[in-house]
Amino acid sequence: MSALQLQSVSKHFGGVLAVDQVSLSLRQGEIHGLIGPNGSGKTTLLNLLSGYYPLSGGSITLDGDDLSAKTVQQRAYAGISRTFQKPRLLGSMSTLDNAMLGCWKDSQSNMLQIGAFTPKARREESRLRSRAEEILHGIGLGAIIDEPARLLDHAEQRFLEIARGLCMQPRFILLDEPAGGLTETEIERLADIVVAMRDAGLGVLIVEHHTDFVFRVSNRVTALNLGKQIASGSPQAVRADAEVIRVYLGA
Ligand SMILES: Nc1ncnc2c1ncn2[C@@H]1O[C@H](COP(=O)(O)OP(=O)(O)OP(=O)(O)O)[C@@H](O)[C@H]1O
Repeated sequence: MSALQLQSVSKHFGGVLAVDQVSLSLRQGEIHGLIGPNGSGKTTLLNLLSGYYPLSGGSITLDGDDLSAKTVQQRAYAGISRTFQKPRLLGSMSTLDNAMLGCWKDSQSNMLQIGAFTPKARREESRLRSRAEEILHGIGLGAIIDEPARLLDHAEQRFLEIARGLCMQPRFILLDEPAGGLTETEIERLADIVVAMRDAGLGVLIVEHHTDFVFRVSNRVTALNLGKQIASGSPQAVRADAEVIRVYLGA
């Protein structure tokens, strides 16, 4: 199984050291939870992994290949997909069309072929449409595939973000606060989705404040504070860690 490896990764923004020499690995077939107080560097780490920010120090490798200088697109081709804290959907487009945007890297047709609706472009569109429909049905959005995304409720928008990420057929998916704003019932549904992704062989990184959810679904948990890794290990061990309780869980 493949593993994404962060080795002594750091990031500073001017004088702010947002991530300070963090090392962790994300393996396929595993859920890794990333927790910590506000401003502890969780989203920055996710942005470093997905290529949105360049590293200030350290390295990111995938099965030994150095990804550190690779672009967002190159990392997507390497199998890394992500979602955002605030769903980034195109409101006037349907649920299905939004999901299909995630299939971009498997689209071979050029603009001319798509515009002229050539047989090749039609075949390809039908193949990617079927993939997106299957994923939307699997994630529980099958009944609303024709709805404009702006009419979806908050939870549906969050699940659509995940569906779009899955349409890329990634090996790793990075979820930025997927439980944000969800009800307990919706979090149960989210738990089923992330466990199903893990069981299908994906490596899932979850940045999240909803610690009950993280401890319940994760195989491993890493806790950050002020950019530094303060604990890493099984959910039970991290939940019982004195420093994690002091800076984050104890309040
Ligand atoms: N683009 C940026 N420019 C300058 N400083 C930034 C930038 N992004 C993050 N920071 C700073 O880096 C630190 C870590 O922020 P980050 O958003 O990664 O934390 P977080 O753990 O995800 O927080 P939250 O749980 O509130 O989302 C903070 O001090 C933040 O102000």
